[in-house]
Amino acid sequence: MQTSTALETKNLQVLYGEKHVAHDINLKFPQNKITALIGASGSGKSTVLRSLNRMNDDFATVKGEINFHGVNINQPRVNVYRVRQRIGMVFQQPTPFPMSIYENVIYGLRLAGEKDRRVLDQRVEESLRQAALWDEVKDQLKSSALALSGGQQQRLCIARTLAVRPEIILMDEPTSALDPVSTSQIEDTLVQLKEQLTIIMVTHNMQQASRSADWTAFMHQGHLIEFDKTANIFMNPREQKTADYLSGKFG
Ligand SMILES: Nc1ncnc2c1ncn2[C@@H]1O[C@H](COP(=O)(O)OP(=O)(O)OP(=O)(O)O)[C@@H](O)[C@H]1O
Repeated sequence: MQTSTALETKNLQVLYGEKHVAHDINLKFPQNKITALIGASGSGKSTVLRSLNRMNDDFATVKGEINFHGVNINQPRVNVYRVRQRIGMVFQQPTPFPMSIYENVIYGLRLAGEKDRRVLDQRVEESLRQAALWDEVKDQLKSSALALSGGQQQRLCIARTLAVRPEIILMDEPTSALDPVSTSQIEDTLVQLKEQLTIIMVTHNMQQASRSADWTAFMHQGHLIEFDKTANIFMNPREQKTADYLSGKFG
């Protein structure tokens, strides 16, 4: 069965000043799937990820196309705020705001001008349920988000991203700061979430990529070396560099 594409890069290139850190990246991220970006430190994974919702605009020159619903969103006239509503981002460190759990979740909705209390209440519950946090916090929604554990804070950040109902979530090593139990909870959450949206995730954790990702892209020194179904990348890579990386020869 043909999978549809949620987002496509064509000849994506990223430069920090003169330094060329991503070269001709051509990727089609399948819809309702989890795609992992893997590769050694400095290979350009986060750079490519951040470019996908224009988070690199202030730091880098991004060339090439990023096609989303038939529109190249890598153009100056595109509304970056709208792009980031539809393509959300979750960072490596949990970044709750110093406010209540409730206010954290609806932060983006408030920015968008939503005032209807019923809509806000409903969206808080929906997003916290999707992020598998509702049962743990439903009786303390007015408490400070900073009092939550690291794993809960990261699920809260996922809920905050979900609250504006994005179609794609970008995740930059979302569990690297967490313990194994929290990591496993978040991986379970991601597998549930892909029923509704598309997930693109940078990870250094090869077990995580092989457990959670449907597709995997391997990057090396700013180049995309191989992109395939995760099982093929791990069990039967086409490229020697991929095999060398996965067997620990470098990285
Ligand atoms: N804001 C920036 N300004 C200048 N150079 C940068 C910036 N961000 C990243 N770089 C450089 O770009 C290259 C790619 O970095 P990037 O963070 O994308 O790699 P990565 O594969 O995600 O690495 P890691 O796994 O360590 O996070 C590195 O050489 C890095 O030093």
